[in-house]
Amino acid sequence: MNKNSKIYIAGHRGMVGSAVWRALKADGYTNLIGKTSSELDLRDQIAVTQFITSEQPEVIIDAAARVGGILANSDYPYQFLMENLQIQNNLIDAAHKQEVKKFIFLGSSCIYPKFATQPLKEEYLLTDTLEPTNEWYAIAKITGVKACEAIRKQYNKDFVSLMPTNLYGSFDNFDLKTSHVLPAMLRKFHEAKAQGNTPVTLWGSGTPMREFLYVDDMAESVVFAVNNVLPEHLYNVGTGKDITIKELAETIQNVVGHEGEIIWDSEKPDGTPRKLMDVSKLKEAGWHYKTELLQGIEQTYAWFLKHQAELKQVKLSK
Ligand SMILES: NC(=O)C1=CN([C@@H]2O[C@H](COP(=O)(O)OP(=O)(O)OC[C@H]3O[C@@H](n4cnc5c(N)ncnc54)[C@H](OP(=O)(O)O)[C@@H]3O)[C@@H](O)[C@H]2O)C=CC1
Ligand SMILES: C[C@H]1O[C@H](OP(=O)(O)OP(=O)(O)OC[C@H]2O[C@@H](n3cnc4c(=O)[nH]c(N)nc43)[C@H](O)[C@@H]2O)[C@@H](O)[C@@H](O)C1=O
Repeated sequence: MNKNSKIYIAGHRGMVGSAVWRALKADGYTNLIGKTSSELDLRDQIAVTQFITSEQPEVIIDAAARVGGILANSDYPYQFLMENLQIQNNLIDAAHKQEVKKFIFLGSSCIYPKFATQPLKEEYLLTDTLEPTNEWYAIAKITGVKACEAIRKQYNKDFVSLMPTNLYGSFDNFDLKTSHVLPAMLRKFHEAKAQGNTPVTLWGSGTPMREFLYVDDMAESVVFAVNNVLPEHLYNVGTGKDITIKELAETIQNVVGHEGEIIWDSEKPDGTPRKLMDVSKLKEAGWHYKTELLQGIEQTYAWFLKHQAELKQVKLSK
């Protein structure tokens, strides 16, 4: 792609979108555009069509979505299904009709069956049933993958889907009801330490396993997909390594310096037992992660400490 190509990043203020913006700038791209959800509601088909028709971007990166952790996904099934379908359908169809050269769709590792063989290969898609806590979101994301695959197959266009594992990093959501586990733990241990090492309550049994990718590495994979025409429609993005939620808790407790008790709330769901990605396909194509988990957690905690005052206003209660 030419470094002057106009690239629209949908969701450019979110954790992933903002990291993609920084990474594209660092790679020399000069013509980036973005709109906040209050400027352009991507659920509005007419507004999206008008925007894409008037801006004529060469590339669209879809990092806009209704996103949340295990509890938000199970409490708001309709919003996680419908808003994601609306956002991605509007963007994909407008991109197709306006002859956008490249479209990058971001899904999630939860598209794969709950009890699929590990590590998860791209071809396991639609081979069994989904994890119930996030099947609504997963079905929307599977539809996005299939829409891009159909456009690719029927019209031979460069529409590609990247499936990130669980992500974390700067500009994450630290709201305790809607966040993912890693930012929730950082905040819980931090606040408990400040209150004199009070106990920290975490969710589920601590036995599920998760894989975590630092968001700036994720953004690098998007830049890689902008710079290269990938031969297939679907690629997993992750580290290929996972840990138990209990191990994650102990690691974060050490980074934060909390010394109190950890209580596991068995009333809260565990979700899928394991979702380790097979990341060999994107590695063979030429992309590999850089940031190890401990380093990424330390960097994210440093970011959290620096931005606490702003977070209080915007992201501690979404
Ligand atoms: N976080 C994670 O662990 C993972 C994320 N992903 C995927 O990565 C992508 C980005 O996620 P992430 O950055 O974490 O999410 P965030 O919640 O941080 O950002 C989502 C962005 O989407 C925008 N958005 C949401 N609804 C609308 C709407 N109706 N109209 C316009 N914009 C909207 C928001 O815009 P605004 O800020 O202007 O309101 C926001 O910037 C998503 O596709 C997600 O599914 C995949 C796997 C894991
Ligand atoms: C990215 C991915 O994210 C979601 O799936 P998830 O991985 O299950 O989500 P999670 O990060 O919220 O939890 C991971 C594990 O951690 C445990 N856990 C402990 N203590 C806390 C806690 O305090 N908060 C949270 N949120 N979880 C906790 C929790 O019980 C679970 O066992 C889906 O949105 C899905 O759609 C998706 O794509």
